[in-house]
Amino acid sequence: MTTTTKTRPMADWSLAPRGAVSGAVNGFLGVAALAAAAHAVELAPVWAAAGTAVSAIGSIAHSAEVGTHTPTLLYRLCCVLGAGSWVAYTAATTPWTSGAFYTLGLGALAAGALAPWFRIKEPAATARTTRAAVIPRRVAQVAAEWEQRILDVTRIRVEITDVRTWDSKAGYTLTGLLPLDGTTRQQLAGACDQLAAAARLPDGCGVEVAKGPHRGSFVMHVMTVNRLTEDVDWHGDLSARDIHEPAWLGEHRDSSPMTVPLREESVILVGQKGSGKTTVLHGLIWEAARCFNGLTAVIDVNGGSLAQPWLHPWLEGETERPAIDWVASDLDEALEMTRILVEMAIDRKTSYRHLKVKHNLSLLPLSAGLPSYQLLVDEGGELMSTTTRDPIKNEIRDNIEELLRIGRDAGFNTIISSLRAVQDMVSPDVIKQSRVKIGMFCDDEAELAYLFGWNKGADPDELAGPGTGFYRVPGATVRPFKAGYLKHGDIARAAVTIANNRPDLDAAGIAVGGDVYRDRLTRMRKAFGGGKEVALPAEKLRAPQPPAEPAPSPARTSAPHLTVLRGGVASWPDPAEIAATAAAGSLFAGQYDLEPERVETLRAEQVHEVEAGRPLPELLVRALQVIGEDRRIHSVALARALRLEQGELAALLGALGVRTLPNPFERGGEKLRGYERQHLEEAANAIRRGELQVPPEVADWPAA
Ligand SMILES: Nc1ncnc2c1ncn2[C@@H]1O[C@H](COP(=O)(O)OP(=O)(O)OP(=O)(O)O)[C@@H](O)[C@H]1O
Repeated sequence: MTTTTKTRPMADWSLAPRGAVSGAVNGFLGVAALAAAAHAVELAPVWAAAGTAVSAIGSIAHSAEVGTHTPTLLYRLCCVLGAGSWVAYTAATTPWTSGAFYTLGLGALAAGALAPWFRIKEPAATARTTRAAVIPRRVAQVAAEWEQRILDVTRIRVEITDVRTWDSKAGYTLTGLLPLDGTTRQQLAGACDQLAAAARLPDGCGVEVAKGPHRGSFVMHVMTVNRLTEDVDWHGDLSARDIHEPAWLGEHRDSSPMTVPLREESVILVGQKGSGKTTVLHGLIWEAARCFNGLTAVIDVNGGSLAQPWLHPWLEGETERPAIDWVASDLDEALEMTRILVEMAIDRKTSYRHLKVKHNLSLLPLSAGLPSYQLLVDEGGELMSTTTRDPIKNEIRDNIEELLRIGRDAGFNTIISSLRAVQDMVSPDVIKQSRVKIGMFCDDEAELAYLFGWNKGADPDELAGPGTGFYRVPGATVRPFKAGYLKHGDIARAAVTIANNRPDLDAAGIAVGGDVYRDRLTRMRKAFGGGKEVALPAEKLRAPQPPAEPAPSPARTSAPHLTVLRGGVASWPDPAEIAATAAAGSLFAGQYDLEPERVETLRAEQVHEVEAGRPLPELLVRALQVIGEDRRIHSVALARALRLEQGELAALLGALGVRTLPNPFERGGEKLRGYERQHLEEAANAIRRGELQVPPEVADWPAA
């Protein structure tokens, strides 16, 4: 039980004034006492005048220190000079006349009556008292000005507790407390433009509101010099980095680094021609490709110019493989690439599930042996358009959108760039799913609003030409930045280093990719031309070594799971045959060009699998036979092939946890809902391992 103790307020016997009346009375009595004392000691009037002058100077000094506004200062000077003159006059004559006391009384009355008018800035003064311990005096003025400005513009009464000038001298950062009436930081953030105007900041300068130490606080960056007009050099660092660390792309206005996360996030990058979009894309390739646990692929169906400088050393025979793992410069290649990347991402969920369990992680642990895969789609507006009728483009878009939906855990992310941020070119779904948003220099506020939302602080007036833009990462506000100026000469050097050091795709991914993945370099060489033919040497398929001091990569020694076998359960060899072949180790060695120790691990897992294998129900075997090499099948087609009603099929497969995909897809010119082969294979694997019991109705099928 809690008890509440009432405490009586203590009586305050101090003579400090508590209001206008007590201030006037105190003043009257104090000045009268002073005059009486001066008269008693026969003080020369000149001393009284000197004391008045000193008091006036002290009053000016005090006002300057606490930032008193001019009218208040004048009021105080009048009071001091009035009282001082009266004391000097009575020292020369006598205070003991009724006229002298009437004069003093009238003066005190006038001062008391006017006092409330000159106490308008009292809240700011209170705040100053509070923060006096933490703010140096020289910045108290700035804090008081901003408290008043925020009050005038937003009617929000904040308290500024800290002011820090940036090292670059291009502005300062205020830290403050919101009032206790439920006001939120967003309310303040919505008024950035108005605050910048009220502060008379130069063109291109602005105010940004960010998170403070807790939800009742805020941080406000105030830029007074436009740093966005200055070039920011690209960092040029080619040391291997970890995909889990944020990627550096440039600087904020206060010269702090602008970084974006890539491990779990997809990126949407929008910029008109000449805005600096390509420079940012090169920066993203640099940062993703130099990871010891990262690979990149590029789709650029407008001539492949984005990837060209990265492929150049390989095309010229300077390196044995390209810095970018896979480049699609036409629609056919893009279709194959996206189809296979989706399959790889799905496969990782089962092939490496044991790693998450083993390391007790919710995300797949990426490493040099199991790298992330960043798919960059340049000027994807054409491919991602929701209005195109081209079936190939539609399928590519479907695949990219599926990768966006399912790829995060497996480390398959997308970076989609578009010339415009309009619904026809990039669907709202893509905007929503891509949680890192970058909008390069653009004078159309509506396009920035489509990307970031209205009133989120993306004002085109704040940008300063090519290379500048706004960005937002999850959980943060929109901020302007200047991209590091990455030049083609830098790329030539990076392409060699990255090509030599980057990892290769994991064995399970290579197996899923099959011939299409294996032969991609030959097709890329044909598409981009130049240089002499260089075959990918077998040793390049070995798991690469991590850098000298890599971040912990627990998955490095783990081998892929058996589900890397292509063609579906129904087309796998007989388990007994696999076991016999595996004894010689030739199956995997021949099929995947793996290192000997990896073959050993695979063989061990495979034998374990065979021993634990349980028979599959006929329903699954036949369903997998019907779906064959295709990735998906319409429910109506599968039901017809199995001589079932669609409802019966849904009930039987549902009992195994296999359900239709949420969205319809195209097959044979029709867009209908249906099943994913991978889901059927997952159910088959679970049954074989004894993790899934076959319900009687499925085991009994077909009844006849
Ligand atoms: N970060 C930067 N800093 C300074 N200038 C830049 C920066 N990025 C780009 N620029 C300038 O803008 C020009 C266009 O850049 P970039 O090629 O990246 O833009 P883009 O939007 O891709 O245009 P395009 O599609 O025409 O190539 C560059 O030639 C350069 O002069």
